[in-house]
Amino acid sequence: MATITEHFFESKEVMTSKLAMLLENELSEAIRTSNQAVLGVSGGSSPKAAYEYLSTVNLGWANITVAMVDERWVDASHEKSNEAFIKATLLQNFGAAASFVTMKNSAPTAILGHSDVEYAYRAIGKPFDVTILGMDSDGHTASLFPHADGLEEALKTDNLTAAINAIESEVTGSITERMTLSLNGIATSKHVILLISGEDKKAVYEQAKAGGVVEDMPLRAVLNQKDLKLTVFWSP
Ligand SMILES: O=C(O)[C@H](O)[C@@H](O)[C@H](O)[C@H](O)COP(=O)(O)O
Repeated sequence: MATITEHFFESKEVMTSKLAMLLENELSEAIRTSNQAVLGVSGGSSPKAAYEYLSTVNLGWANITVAMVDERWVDASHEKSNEAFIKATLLQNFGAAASFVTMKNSAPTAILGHSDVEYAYRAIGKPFDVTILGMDSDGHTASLFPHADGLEEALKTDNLTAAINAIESEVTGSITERMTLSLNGIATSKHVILLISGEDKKAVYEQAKAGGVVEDMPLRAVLNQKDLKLTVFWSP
């Protein structure tokens, strides 16, 4: 089991300010101690305001590497691109000086593009200091989707990343082909923050935590991960 610390906030605003403060402190500390900080970022509505705020803080962004946690296999100009979202929120203002590691390249499929993505993630050369994960009502986190093609590999590989083809659902929408941090990629992070929004997803989180089949709710693989420092932030 991961070492889990849970914070249930009374509002989205409070969660945002606590998240921004945590990121500010941990990235600054990583720069102080090793001259470089690495931040893994997810899309979703939960971290948006914290990203926007953080971009306005002069953290020494030239020493920060921002890397995607997961991505749809679409170009960065696509409206569903997580990269586009990160560029429009976090990589603005002072944040524009950060180095950015994409999960998308010109290969026609995620499987064909995977080796270049893996190469780029290994080239970061340092474990992620902080990794931000989201989760949804199907129990997915990063792009570890229930019973997806590639899930088994993503859960057992020593690689940092994996190609996924999810089963289409209301949560995935029509774009099911994705790249993601593998379970190993998540587990090598020094600190993982799981963001959960709303009562429904809180119930899903509690269900995942109670145990059961990992492939049904891949979030369980993260919760079960030994030696992982996991902080859960929930807001209504
Ligand atoms: O790539 C994606 O599909 C999204 O980034 C997704 O995984 C998101 O993190 C969750 O759906 C939680 O979203 P909320 O933060 O909006 O609850």
